Amino acid sequence: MISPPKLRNDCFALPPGVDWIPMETALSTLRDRMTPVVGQRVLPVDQAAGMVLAAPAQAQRNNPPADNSAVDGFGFAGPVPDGPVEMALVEGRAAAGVPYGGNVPVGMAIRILTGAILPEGVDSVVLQEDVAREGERIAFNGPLKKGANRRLAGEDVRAGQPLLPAGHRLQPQDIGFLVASGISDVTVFERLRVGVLSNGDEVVSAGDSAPETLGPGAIFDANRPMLLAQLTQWGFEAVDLGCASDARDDLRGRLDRAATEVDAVLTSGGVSTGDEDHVSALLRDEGQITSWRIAIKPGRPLALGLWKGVPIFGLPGNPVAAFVCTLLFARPALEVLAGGQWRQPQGFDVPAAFEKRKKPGRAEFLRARIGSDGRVEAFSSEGSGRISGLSWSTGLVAFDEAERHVTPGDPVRFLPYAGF
Ligand SMILES: Nc1nc2c(c(=O)[nH]1)N[C@H]1C(S)=C(S)[C@@H](COP(=O)(O)OP(=O)(O)OC[C@H]3O[C@@H](n4cnc5c(N)ncnc54)[C@H](O)[C@@H]3O)O[C@H]1N2
Ligand code: MOO
Repeated sequence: MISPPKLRNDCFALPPGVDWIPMETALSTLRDRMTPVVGQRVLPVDQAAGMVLAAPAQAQRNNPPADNSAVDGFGFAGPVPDGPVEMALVEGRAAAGVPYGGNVPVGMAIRILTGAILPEGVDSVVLQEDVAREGERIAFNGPLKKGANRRLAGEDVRAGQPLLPAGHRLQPQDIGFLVASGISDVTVFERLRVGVLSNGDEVVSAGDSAPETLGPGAIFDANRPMLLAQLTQWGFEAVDLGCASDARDDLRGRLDRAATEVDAVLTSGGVSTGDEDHVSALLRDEGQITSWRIAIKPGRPLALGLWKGVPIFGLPGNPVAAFVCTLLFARPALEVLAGGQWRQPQGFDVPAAFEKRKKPGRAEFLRARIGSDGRVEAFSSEGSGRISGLSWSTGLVAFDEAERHVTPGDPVRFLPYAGF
C-alpha cells in the first residue's frame, strides 16, 4: 500500500532541508550579477528621449545666458523706497531677441518684455499691472527690491557644470534641459534587446484563431503582448520570440536562437514542478539556474538563470505572477544590463481601505489602486490567473515577510506601476 504524505495544501511547503529564497536575497544575488551588455553611440539630443546616457553631460552654456526680465513691465536701477514714484521712459524698448543697445540713466525707466536682456543701467523690473502710464511717464508704488523680477545669467545652469550622470535614462524634460544648456549630441547606450517567449501547448497567439474556434483547453497568449508592451514602454527594444510548445526541443531551439539575437529573455510558463514545466528543468539540466523558489506571492516558482550567457527571467505562467515578477525582478535588472542604475521601486504609505490577514514567511503583493477617498483599495481576489485585476489596478500593495493583520485605515505600502 502507498503511504501518502501528510496533507498540507500549502504551496509554500517544501521538502525537508529545502528553503525558500527570501526576496531580498534573490534581488541582491541578481543585482550582483548584472553589468551593462550594450554598445554605445552618439545621437542628436532631440532623438535621445528614453535612451540611457553612456557619458555624463556637461553644460556648454549658461542658462539663462544673460540677465533678463522675468515679466512684462518697466526696467530701471533699483531699489525703490516705500511710497509713490514717478519715472520718465527712455525712447525704445527691450524685447526677447531684440535687445536695447543703449544705457538707461539712473531715475529713468524702459519698457521691457519677458525674456529681454536687461539693458545697461537696469537691474530691476516693475510688473506692468502695477504701473500707471501717461505718455512717456510711469508711476507706481514702492517699495521694490533691487533685482526684483530679474533672472540672473547662469542662475539655472552654469557653463561647465555637470548636468546628468552616465546611467541616467533621459526623460522628455531632460531633453529640454540639455538643449537649453547648449548640448546638441549625447553619447547613449544602444537599446537593450529583450526577448519575450511564451510556453505551453494550450497557449494560442492572439489573431491566430477566432475565439469561437478555440477548444475549451486553449487560452489566448495574454502574457507575451502584455510583456512586450511593458518592455517597450520602459525604453527597451522588445523582441517577440513567439510561443514554444511543450516539447523540450522546441524550447531549446528557441532559447538557442534567442541567445544570438537578444540581450535578455523573459519566458512565461513552465517553471513550476509539473510534468510539462520545461523552462526550469531545461535551465537546471543544460543552462544555469541562479535563484528558484522565491518566497513571494504571487510568483513563487520564478526561475532566474542563464542560457548561453544570456540572462533568463523564467516567469510563472499565471499572468498576474508574470507581470508582478517582471516589475520586481526584471525591471531593475534589465535597467542595469541597459547601462542604467538598479531601480528601487518608488512607494508611499497610504491608509488601507481593506482588511487582510497575511501569513509570515513570504513577501506578498496585492493588485491595488487609490480610491477617491485617498485610501488604497485591493482587488477582490488574490487569484493569480485573474488578469482582470491587473487591468483594474494602478499599482501594488507590498508586504514584507512578516505576519500582518491589516484593518481599514492602517498604513500600507503602495507601489504605483509608474514607479517601477
Ligand atoms: N503542485 C503545485 N502546483 C503549482 C504550484 C506549486 O507550487 N505546486 N505553483 C503554482 C503557482 S504559484 C504558479 S504561478 C503556477 C506557475 O506555473 P508555471 O510557471 O509552470 O506555469 P504554467 O503551468 O505553464 O501555467 C500556469 C497558468 O498560466 C497560464 N498561462 C501560461 N502561459 C500563459 C500565457 N502566455 N498567457 C496567459 N496565460 C498563460 C496557463 O494556462 C496556466 O493556467 O503553477 C502553480 N501550480
Ligand atoms: O504565485 Mo503563483 O505565482 O500564484 O501565481
